[in-house]
Amino acid sequence: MNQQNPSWDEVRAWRKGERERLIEARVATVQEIRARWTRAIIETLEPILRESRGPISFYWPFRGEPDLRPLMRLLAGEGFTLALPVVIEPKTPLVFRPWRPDSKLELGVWNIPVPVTKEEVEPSLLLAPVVGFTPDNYRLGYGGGYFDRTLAKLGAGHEAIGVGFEMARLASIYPQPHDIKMRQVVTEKGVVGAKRRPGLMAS
Ligand SMILES: Nc1nc2c(c(=O)[nH]1)N(C=O)[C@@H](CNc1ccc(C(=O)N[C@@H](CCC(=O)O)C(=O)O)cc1)CN2
Ligand SMILES: Nc1ncnc2c1ncn2[C@@H]1O[C@H](COP(=O)(O)OP(=O)(O)OP(=O)(O)O)[C@@H](O)[C@H]1O
Repeated sequence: MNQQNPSWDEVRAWRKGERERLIEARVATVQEIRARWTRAIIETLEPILRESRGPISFYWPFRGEPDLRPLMRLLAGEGFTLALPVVIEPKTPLVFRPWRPDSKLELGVWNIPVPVTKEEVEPSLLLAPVVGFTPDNYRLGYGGGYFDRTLAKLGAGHEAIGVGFEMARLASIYPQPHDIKMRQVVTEKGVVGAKRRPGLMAS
């Protein structure tokens, strides 16, 4: 591909290959190592999330994503409002349903469990599991465009924190006009990538 000025077709094909490579490598990492990395991620995330005043959306882990459910149970038990993303329809923004440790779940798209309730909440902070991430906080996801559509719809005041392992690091995703940067990325090494201060406009 033309690295200086790649076409969207070239970028799309490159992203597809990178997704497959990165998901394969993550799933191939032994569970004990992923669990150790995940404990480090939770240590970094916990104080950041405690500063959040609005609802926080998490995710139900699949395909070797960091399993943050212990942190979800801890914060929910302390009264934080938590939510999980739900795909209602392809090519539309995600909606968020409240989650508590006793919430009844059903299988949604890709067999990812989602709360059964039709109630919705609007998260102010979104944890976005990454397939890939860059040092300037761009996210490569599963290719549905769901998080970008959701952040575009929610607008200012709603920010995403990327969550993933160091092995998901990429030099660039060849950003496109629809790609929205995350506020920061948390891996087993801590907060990585440029952290922009919430409340300040990106300059
Ligand atoms: N654990 C977890 N839950 C999550 C997400 C996530 O990344 N992780 N999501 C974060 O967004 C949403 C689900 N994301 C999805 C993204 C793509 C497709 C999908 O159908 N993909 C097509 C290929 C798309 C393409 O390449 O054009 C497919 O596999 O057929 C489904 C769900 C909501 N829940
Ligand atoms: N705000 C938006 N409005 C319309 N289309 C969008 C928007 N954001 C993303 N898309 C479309 O979604 C598709 C997938 O984009 P991309 O390759 O960036 O996915 P991704 O970020 O890896 O996926 P996901 O966010 O689901 O994990 C692209 O065709 C893109 O044009």
